[in-house]
Amino acid sequence: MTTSNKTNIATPNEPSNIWKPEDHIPPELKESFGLLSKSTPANYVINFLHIIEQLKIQKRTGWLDHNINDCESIADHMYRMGVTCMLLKTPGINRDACVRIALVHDMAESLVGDITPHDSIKKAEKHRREFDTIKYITEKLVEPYNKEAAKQIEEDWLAYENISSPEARFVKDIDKFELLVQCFAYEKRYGKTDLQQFWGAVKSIKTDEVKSWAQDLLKQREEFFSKQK
Ligand SMILES: Nc1nc2c(ncn2[C@H]2C[C@H](O)[C@@H](COP(=O)(O)O)O2)c(=O)[nH]1
Ligand SMILES: [Mn+2]
Repeated sequence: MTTSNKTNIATPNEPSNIWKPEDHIPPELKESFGLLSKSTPANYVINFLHIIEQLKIQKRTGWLDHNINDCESIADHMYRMGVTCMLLKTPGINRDACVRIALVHDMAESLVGDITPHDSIKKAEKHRREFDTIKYITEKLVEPYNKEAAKQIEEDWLAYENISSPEARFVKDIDKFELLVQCFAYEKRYGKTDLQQFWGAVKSIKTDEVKSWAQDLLKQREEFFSKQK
């Protein structure tokens, strides 16, 4: 288990009511956060970008846990999901909403860290930390600058969390599909043979369009590995 992404995960015996977003602001930002109320409107934008930088810095835990140290960041994952949403051609789906949801769905990981399904943290506690963080970021940094944007980010994040719209369903599927495309890339690039557990994600893909992508990906993977024998 790596340390870099796990600093935000409470030790199993730490009472869950201790974790708060404000306690996980990177130390170098604490001073500028303290001056927010006395600052120019642009300073809210600047500090928001400092928080979002944490998504560019933090690598994805699932790969680090499998000793792939030269791996993608959380931001890399969300960016590729965003552009993948632009390709959707299922009639009636609002692609722009899908792109927005993709770009905010893991935003809370900037302070919470990237928790994998194999980490010991309970689902409810993960949700609490992430929702508290989304509220913290939107209320403290976005709302003072743009109230509408703050509302949109929280709405889009909750839509993904609750899979409460057809667009959120597609983004959930693309979250898994993007992971699998990356997984196959690492299997080929680094000769990884211990990533089989990630492929269980195929069964969580529900929409016909993304399912068809996943079927093709599985076929490519099968052909690749059969040639290896
Ligand atoms: N060890 C595993 N890690 C996994 C698996 N499926 C996803 N993950 C990782 C990928 C990310 O690092 C993290 C959460 O991803 P989100 O995009 O959902 O925030 O979990 C797996 O099967 N094994
Ligand atoms: Mn994700």
